[in-house]
Amino acid sequence: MKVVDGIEMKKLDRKAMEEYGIPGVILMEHAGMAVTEEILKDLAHQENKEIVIVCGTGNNGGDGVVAARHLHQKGFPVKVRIIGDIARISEDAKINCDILKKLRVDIKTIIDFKDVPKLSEELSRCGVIVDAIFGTGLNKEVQGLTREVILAVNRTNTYVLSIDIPSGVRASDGHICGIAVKADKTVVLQLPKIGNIQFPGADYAGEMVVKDIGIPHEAIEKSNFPINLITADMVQAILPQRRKDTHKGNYGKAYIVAGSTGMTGAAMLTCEAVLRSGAGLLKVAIPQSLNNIMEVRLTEAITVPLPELKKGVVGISDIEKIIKTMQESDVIAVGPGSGQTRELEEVLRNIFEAATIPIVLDADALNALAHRQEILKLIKSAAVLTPHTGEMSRLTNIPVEEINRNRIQIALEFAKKWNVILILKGARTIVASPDGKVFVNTTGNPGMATAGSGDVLTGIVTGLLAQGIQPIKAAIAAVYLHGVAGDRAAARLGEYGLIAGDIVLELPYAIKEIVGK
Ligand SMILES: NC(=O)C1=CN([C@@H]2O[C@H](COP(=O)(O)OP(=O)(O)OC[C@H]3O[C@@H](n4cnc5c(N)ncnc54)[C@H](OP(=O)(O)O)[C@@H]3O)[C@@H](O)[C@H]2O)[C@@H](O)CC1
Ligand SMILES: [K+]
Repeated sequence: MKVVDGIEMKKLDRKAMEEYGIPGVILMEHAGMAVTEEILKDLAHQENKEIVIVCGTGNNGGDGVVAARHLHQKGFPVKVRIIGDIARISEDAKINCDILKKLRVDIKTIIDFKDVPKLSEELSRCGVIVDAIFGTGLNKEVQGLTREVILAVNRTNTYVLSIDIPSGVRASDGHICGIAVKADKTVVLQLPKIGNIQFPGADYAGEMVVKDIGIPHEAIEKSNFPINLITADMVQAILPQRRKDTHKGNYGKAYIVAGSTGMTGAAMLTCEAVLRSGAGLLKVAIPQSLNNIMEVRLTEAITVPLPELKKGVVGISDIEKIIKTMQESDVIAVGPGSGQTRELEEVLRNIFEAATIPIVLDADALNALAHRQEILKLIKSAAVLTPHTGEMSRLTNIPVEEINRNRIQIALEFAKKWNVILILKGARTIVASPDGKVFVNTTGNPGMATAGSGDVLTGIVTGLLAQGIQPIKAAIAAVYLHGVAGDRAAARLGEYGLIAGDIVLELPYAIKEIVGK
C-alpha cells in the first residue's frame, strides 16, 4: 500500500477531480460516510451516544460536517463546533454547512477564548469527540485559540476519533506542530500519510483504519511517490508455498560468518533464525576455539571451524576457507558478534570481490565498513545491510538525532549511493532499495529493543535469501515477520521480559500465520 505526504495526496485529490471529473464534494461525502461508519462501530459499545464534532475551516472540517449530517439522519444527537471565522470556510465545506443549518443541526462557531470553557464541558459530557480540525493542510505551528481547543480535547477522558490524521501532526513527516490531538482511533482517508506511521506523529494516531474515498485506483497506481507500507498481503505474496515433491536442496544453502569469544550467542541466534525461516541447509564459520560451543548449541547446523591467528576472532588467515565455503552456498551473512577488528575489513573486501551470491551485512561487519565504505563498490551481487540507528550514524557520519528526524530520506540516499538494500532498524523499520523505493514496516513493539533482536533479523533475511527469494522481497518479508514474531512473543510474555530467543521461537508461528502452513 502506498504511503503519501500532504502534497502527493493533494495531487491525487486534484487528479480525481480534474482528470476523472469526480467533484470534491463527492470525495468529501465518501470521507464523511467512512467516518460515520467507524463512529457507529464505536458507539455500539457505549451508552452515551452524543457526538461532538470539532471542525477547522478547511476540507478536513468539511469531512466532519458530512459525518454530522449522516449521524443526524440516523437519529444521533450531534453538535458541530467550528473553530474560527466561518466566512473563511472552504467551498465544499460551506456547501455541507449550509445543508446542516437547513436540517437545524446544532452548529456553532468557537471564535473567542471565552468560548472554550463551555466547549470543554460539552467535550467531557459527550460519548465521542470527532477531531476534524486539521488534516493534510496543516502548514504552521498550532497556536492561540486552536491550541486551547486541542488542549481541551486532550484533557477529557472522552473517546476521540481523528479524521485523516490527528490535528497538529504534520502529514509529511510526523512532526508535532506544537501540540496535537491524542486520538483513540484515526480514520485515514484513502492512503496512509507519512505522519500516520512515522514517530512522533504515529504515537498520536491510536488504532488506524484506512478507508477508500473513491480516488481512482489507477491514478494511485500511476503515482511514482516512492514510499510503501508493508502489509500482510504483500508478505504472503512473497513467501512461496512449499511443493509436495521436495527435499532440503530446494531451500538453499546459507552460510553464516559470525561469533567471537564472548559473542557466540549472537551467532547462535542468527543461525537459529536462518533455520526457522525455512532454509534447507546451514553452515556456520566459527573460530576454531569456539567450535565446540557451537556444535553443542546448534544441532541442525554444520559448523566450519576456522584456523585462527588471533584467538577467538575471524581474521585474514581464514579468508581462503571462507571463500571456499561461500562458493558452495546460496547466500552469505557476515557480522553478528564477529568482534571489532581491522582484519574484518580485509575479510569483507575479499568476500565482496569473490561473491556471486547475495551478501547480508550486520553488526561488526557494518562497524568495519564504517572505516572503508568504498569497498561496497566491489560487490557484484546483491547486498543487504541491516544497521540500527547507531550503526547508520557511524556508516554515514550523520548524528543520530538527524537520522531520527529524516529516516526515510537518509536510508534512501544511502541505498542509492552504494547500490545496496538498506534495512534501517528502529521503531518503524525502513527498507530502502537502490532503485529509489522505500518500504515502511509497522509490525513489532518496544519489547524487541533487546540484545540479539537484530541478530535474529539478520538470520531471517539470510534464511529467505537462501530460498531464492529476490533480495528486496526477502528484506521486506523479513522485517515484517520479525515484527510479527516479536508481537506474538510480547502478547505471550509482555514487553519487559521478552528476549531475542523468544522472537526465534515465535518465528515459525509468525510464518504460519501468513502462509497458512
Ligand atoms: N478535495 C480535497 O482536497 C479533499 C480533502 N479531504 C480532506 O481535507 C483535508 C485537507 O483539506 P485542506 O487542504 O483544506 O486542509 P485542512 O487540513 O482542512 O486545513 C487547512 C486549513 O487550516 C489552516 N491552517 C493550517 N495550519 C494551521 C495552523 N497551524 N493554525 C491555524 N490554521 C491553520 C489553513 O489556513 P491557511 O493555509 O489559509 O493559512 C486552512 O484554512 C484532508 O486531510 C482530508 O481530510 C477529503 O475530504 C477528500 C477531498
Ligand atoms: K484531523
